[in-house]
Amino acid sequence: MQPIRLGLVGYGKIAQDQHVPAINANPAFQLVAVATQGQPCAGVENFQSLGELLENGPPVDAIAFCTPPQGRFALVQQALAAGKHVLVEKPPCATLGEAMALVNQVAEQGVSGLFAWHSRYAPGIEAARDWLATRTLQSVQIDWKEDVRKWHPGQAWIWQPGGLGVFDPGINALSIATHLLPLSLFVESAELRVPDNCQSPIAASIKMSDARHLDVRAEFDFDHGHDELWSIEIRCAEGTLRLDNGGALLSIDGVRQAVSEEGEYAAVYRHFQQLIGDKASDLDLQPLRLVADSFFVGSRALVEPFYD
Ligand SMILES: NC(=O)C1=CN([C@@H]2O[C@H](COP(=O)(O)OP(=O)(O)OC[C@H]3O[C@@H](n4cnc5c(N)ncnc54)[C@H](O)[C@@H]3O)[C@@H](O)[C@H]2O)C=CC1
Ligand SMILES: O=C1O[C@@H]([C@H](O)CO)[C@H](O)[C@H]1O
Repeated sequence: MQPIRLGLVGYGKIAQDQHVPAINANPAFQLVAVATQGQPCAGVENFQSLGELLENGPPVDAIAFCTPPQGRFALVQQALAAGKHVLVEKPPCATLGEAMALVNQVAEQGVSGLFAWHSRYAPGIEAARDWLATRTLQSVQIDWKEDVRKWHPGQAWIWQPGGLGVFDPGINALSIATHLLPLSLFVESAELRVPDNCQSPIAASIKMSDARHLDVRAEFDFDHGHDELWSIEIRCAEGTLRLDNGGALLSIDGVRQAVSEEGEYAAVYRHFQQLIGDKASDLDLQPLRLVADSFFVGSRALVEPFYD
């Protein structure tokens, strides 16, 4: 079976940390070209733009997008117009409207598309989902706190309009919650704490619910220091489920549970391979809708300036 010839746009931190290692470890894919504005990727042909890659590069079947969300919409549209399958890092676009337009264009082009909510592929998520399926939900507490200086060193885009600020990692927690919980969530209120030299929040408190009045609270913090806290605790009538380390660890009533041994990005690319084989797509907008609504209803509190 011929491998899927893959191009990648945006050879930055996540491409280097996760995408390229996962691609190289999966024989169903062959990375053949990169378009990036930063350092080149060794071992493949490099181009300054996606247009140049598509016009002058080696033939590709699919494109992975690891650029910042701002400007990504036009890039993915360009790949779709060329009939390529697309894998898009989270958040899929800088706005909900752009992401909705991509959903339509993927369908019109008849290719496969994946919005890669990578945290949904964490080792403990499916076991958690199975356990919750037969339980009676009472409340959910999300704490998602990390150091932006560690995970986004020198990345000015994250503080600019469309960069989402603390919702860039926080949307991962929302992608897990919307995957685990049975009913559609909506935002009731939010407080966004915005550094007075930034356009996006460095911290946020969000209150959500669903049609059965489930109490869902989230605390996001991007200036938390190096001891990350990525946890979701779901209290049920029958017991308490807790995900830690971004979903890598699962415990029920304090007892650690067996989880998958597959890493997030290995599972992301295996899923993308399956979608292409099945001529299907997976383009969920729920996490981005919750972020958009948090910005709609969120009160703003100005806080001290942020310096990288
Ligand atoms: N940093 C992290 O730990 C993680 C980041 N992500 C997501 O991945 C995306 C990228 O994040 P990072 O890798 O951290 O950012 P980054 O700033 O390190 O990398 C972005 C790359 O895109 C390139 N680029 C920008 N515009 C381009 C264009 N028009 N054409 C070609 N290349 C272009 C830049 O040169 C840079 O190499 C974001 O959506 C982020 O939410 C996902 C998981 C973890
Ligand atoms: O998607 C993302 O993951 C975090 C970090 O890599 C682990 O939580 C990063 O801030 C965000 O872009």
